[in-house]
Amino acid sequence: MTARNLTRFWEWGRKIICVGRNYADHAKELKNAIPTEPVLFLKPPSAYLKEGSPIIVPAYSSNLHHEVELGVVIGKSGRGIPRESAMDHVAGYVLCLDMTARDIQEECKSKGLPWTLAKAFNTSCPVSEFIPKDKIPDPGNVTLWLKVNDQMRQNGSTSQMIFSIPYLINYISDIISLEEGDLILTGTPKGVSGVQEHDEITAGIEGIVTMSFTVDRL
Ligand SMILES: O=C([O-])CC(=O)C(=O)O
Ligand SMILES: [Mg+2]
Repeated sequence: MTARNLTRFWEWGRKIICVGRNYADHAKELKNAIPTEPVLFLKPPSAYLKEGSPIIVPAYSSNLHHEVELGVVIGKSGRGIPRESAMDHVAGYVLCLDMTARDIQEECKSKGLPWTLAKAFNTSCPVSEFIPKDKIPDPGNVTLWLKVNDQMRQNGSTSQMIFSIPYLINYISDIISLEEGDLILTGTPKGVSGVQEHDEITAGIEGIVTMSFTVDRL
């Protein structure tokens, strides 16, 4: 078998594990309690989107939100990974958008139903190019920003995360084995808001990467 190219991990069909409410200021803006343990949900690999193709608003939603997040790419498989060696399992990073049909999520929350329709639809996980681990020596202290049509909407530091990357890798790998090519979305800082057809979303990790996507409807 030929070795797979980790810089194109999104083609491998591996899982996307998302952490919710990992920034207190975002938990507050959606009137959620500050979590005492990580909130987890999943996206399928069919959610991936690369620059050059548009984000598609699901036909059943009228309030699609952006959430800019740091993504952690797993380079070494493991289960029950100790916090102390967690960073040895990281191959690199991507900037991600956790696109969320907020109206549907609110409906699911009120009915006690899972968030799949709100979070896991096609194009719900736009990602930047792969960023090798050594390009971000301290992933717990980078600035994430996001603009819609040139207006700043989100601007926060990963230093505000409630649960650190090593904590999350340990917590998740006790429940779900991590495999090479898996991606962990680490949660969004405050400032989430709605986007419409024809909007342009630009986002970046300060000094490291930028990406942009347009929004479309079928
Ligand atoms: O607000 C939500 O839907 C939870 C979430 O994904 C986050 O905090 O990043
Ligand atoms: Mg999110």
